[in-house]
Amino acid sequence: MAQVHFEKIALIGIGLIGSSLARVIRREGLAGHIAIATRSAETLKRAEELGLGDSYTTDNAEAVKGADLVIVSVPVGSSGLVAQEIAGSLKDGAIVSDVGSTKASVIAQMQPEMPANVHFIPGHPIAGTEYSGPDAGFAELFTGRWCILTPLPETNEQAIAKLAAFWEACGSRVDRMDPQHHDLVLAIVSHLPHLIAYNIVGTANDLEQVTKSEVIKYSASGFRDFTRLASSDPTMWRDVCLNNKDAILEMLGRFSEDLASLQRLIRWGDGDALFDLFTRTRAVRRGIIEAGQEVDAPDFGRQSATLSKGGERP
Ligand SMILES: NC(=O)C1=CN([C@@H]2O[C@H](COP(=O)(O)OP(=O)(O)OC[C@H]3O[C@@H](n4cnc5c(N)ncnc54)[C@H](O)[C@@H]3O)[C@@H](O)[C@H]2O)C=CC1
Ligand SMILES: O=C(O)C(=O)Cc1ccc(O)cc1
Repeated sequence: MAQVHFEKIALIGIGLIGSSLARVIRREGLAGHIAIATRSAETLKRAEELGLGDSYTTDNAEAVKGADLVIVSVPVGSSGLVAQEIAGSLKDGAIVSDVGSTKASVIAQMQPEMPANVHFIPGHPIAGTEYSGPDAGFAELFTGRWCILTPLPETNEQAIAKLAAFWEACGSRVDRMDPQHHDLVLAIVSHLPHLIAYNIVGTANDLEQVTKSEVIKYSASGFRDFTRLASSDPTMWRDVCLNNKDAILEMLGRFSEDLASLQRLIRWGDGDALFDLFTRTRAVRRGIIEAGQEVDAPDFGRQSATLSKGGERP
């Protein structure tokens, strides 16, 4: 792999993603200097206590001065504000990127602010957890995970290759995508699952008033899996919903239609159709495992053994 090194990297936002980047940049020796900027003085103090960088400031413009690579890791609704703040202080030829979960809206907010002498290349590591803040990050977060770059057509190829090499040095596999396509794909594989989780946990929480503590007491692992996703950061997910509105509404529409047909199958006792649907969906997970993508279950071996039995109709 090509040697990747930046004299100075500025990290704007030092939560789960920013602090994971700081840790892996340090571990892999990818920067001569790591400058950290974040909005709140309290978070900045914590980043300093954790020794995540070489310089610390609450002034985003100050942090990017002289930086060869700037990575913005803030909730997507704040991207435009950050771009406005840093625009006048960027170094000639700097690469400016981000990690936001939505891409078209981030481009619409940031691109108009970027001076002509910098390379703006949006990105999105498909790696995360339900935790947030500087304590939540870890250097291995990006290992084996995809990072999707959504460069604009006119962007300098060398700069794109350098950013791709950076993410590879962080342990990621790198793909390129059109921003609109990214937003549609992520709406179904990431945004919708989170919204379904927020919704089911909300419904159970409403029921809780009726059933007292039974929802918690008898919660099986299926429900617990939903509570993990539904405990994700409210600011981040509010911003994702507001910034990928069209694709999310499209996927929610399809989801509601399919849920209505599922309701009908149950109402009419159509066991064959239910069995066929559940067989088809089980094959999706098998496909993920066979493609060598990580699944989160700690009992990975048992899961794949169960799946490999195939679908017998009793
Ligand atoms: N949490 C996850 O699993 C993943 C999140 N992302 C994306 O990464 C970005 C950051 O998410 P997390 O690190 O999880 O959030 P986080 O809540 O852990 O950290 C956000 C950081 O941004 C700072 N911040 C907020 N507004 C700011 C501003 N105007 N100027 C400077 N700093 C500001 C906060 O102080 C905090 O340090 C979001 O855009 C999110 O969509 C991408 C992949 C996974
Ligand atoms: O915690 C999980 O299961 C996630 O799905 C993490 C995640 C959240 C948002 C992203 O844009 C990418 C990854």
